[in-house]
Amino acid sequence: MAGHFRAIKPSSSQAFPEKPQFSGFMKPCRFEGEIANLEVQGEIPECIDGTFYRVMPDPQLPPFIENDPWFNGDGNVSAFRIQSGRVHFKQRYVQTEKFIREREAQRALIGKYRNKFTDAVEFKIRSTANTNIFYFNGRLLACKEDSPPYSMNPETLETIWLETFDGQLPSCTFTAHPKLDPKTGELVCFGYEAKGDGTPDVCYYTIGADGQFLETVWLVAPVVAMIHDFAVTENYVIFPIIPQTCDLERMKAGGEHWQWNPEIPFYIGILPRRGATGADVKWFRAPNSFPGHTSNAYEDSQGNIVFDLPVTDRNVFYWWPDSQGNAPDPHTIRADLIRFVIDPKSDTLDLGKGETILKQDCEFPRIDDRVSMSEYEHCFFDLMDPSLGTDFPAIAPVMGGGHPPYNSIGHLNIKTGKFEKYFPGTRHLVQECVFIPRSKDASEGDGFVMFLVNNYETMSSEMHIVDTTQFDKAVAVILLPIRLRAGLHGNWVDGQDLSVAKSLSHRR
Ligand SMILES: C=Cc1ccc(O)c(OC)c1
Ligand SMILES: [Fe+2]
Repeated sequence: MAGHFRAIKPSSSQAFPEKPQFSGFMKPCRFEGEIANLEVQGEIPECIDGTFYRVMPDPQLPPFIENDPWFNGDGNVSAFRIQSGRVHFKQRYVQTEKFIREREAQRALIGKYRNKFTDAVEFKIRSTANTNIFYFNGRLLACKEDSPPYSMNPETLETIWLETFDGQLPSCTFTAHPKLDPKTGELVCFGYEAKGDGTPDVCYYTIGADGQFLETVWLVAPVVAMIHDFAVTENYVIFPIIPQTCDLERMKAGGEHWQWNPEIPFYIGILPRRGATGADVKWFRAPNSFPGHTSNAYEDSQGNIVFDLPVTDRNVFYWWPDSQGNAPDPHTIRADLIRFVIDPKSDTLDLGKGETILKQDCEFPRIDDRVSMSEYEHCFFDLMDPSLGTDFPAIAPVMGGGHPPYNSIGHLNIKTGKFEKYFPGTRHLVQECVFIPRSKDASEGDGFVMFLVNNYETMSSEMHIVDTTQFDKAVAVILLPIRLRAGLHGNWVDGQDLSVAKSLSHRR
């Protein structure tokens, strides 16, 4: 039934729009291929053996809609294979239905971000697969929260198919932030708008290490709004709802999927992790604010849930304004690292604002994944600290825009409060980091952080590796001969796990 599609004539312009999100360092990269033996300054420690995967929205063709946001580009996956002090690079687009059909048509066919009513053709799956690339059970999952993931071959980056987990996937959506339980090997997942656009249904599901689905619980959210990331403890799952609400009628009229809603609280849903029904969810409330990405969550000795994340007092997604058309000036958007302590048995649902554990503008918190869902000490994140000396006048004309700028990596010891920063240089900004343990049995946080750096002097990308026990300088700077625009998320996969995957795929 194609009748409800608005007749928008796809433009055949071959130029990207003159907008910040398509200009300067944000000009689409669109490179696919391999570069062996990237240039390395310094030394990559021999103990680092594995692959860093990350994904960036990278439109293959100019959009036909006005002011298309960064979040709507095609997922282009980068892999950095590191072994014996050497690094080899590979990059491939995820072969989504959208990508394949637009490549064939040689023009954009998809319309506005998450609004199918603005498309030029009818898609079965609208995923751009551009938000996270997550390794599970021998495959990479290229995730977009509006669809199931696409799976990819970790070695070749070939797209396998739209992943339904042998038909077990109960939901039409799959979060971009699944959580791996380091103790059980389970993948803990959910989807929101899980029965389609505009539905308040949330589906919580877990996948055993062998790929068999274990738990499936359907629940209903108090508002139809974005649940971008979530958190998991030993016994609970936590759903933080961003006050960006969806309205199907607005979408049908060609409007935005999301609208910032300053009238509703920041809801935090708590559901028992095992054996729950949808009626067991409790919706706690904090004042209207914008929850960022999860640092970690765990249960303390009193049975309270401790949940840490950056929180902003205003609309981080300023390109989706409120019903009055109001949005904050992006320069005024900053987050503090906040801790909520929640008694899951309490019937007092008001949580207050939480406790500020770090008053620094931070986002993209990452931890030593071996302590995910447990009490932890080390948190690494992107930081914007203007006092570090970034040369903003030099960067501004070539930076492009549409993404938040961070100029350093922070390392907070949550227990002692010790806080340190790595600053890559005055004409550089950083992307999200990953943590790599020094060895399988190294203590928590002992190892390296690795992250892409945008160098606005050379207009190319670098990967910096910093030893967490000597945070002031990089042990290695890996130079790319190309520019990778701002990405979202990535993950480190240990070389041993990859070789297991390889032997599995040979048996298939
Ligand atoms: C950072 C959050 C975020 C949320 C929703 C998205 O579709 C997305 O696409 C890249 C990113
Ligand atoms: Fe995210």
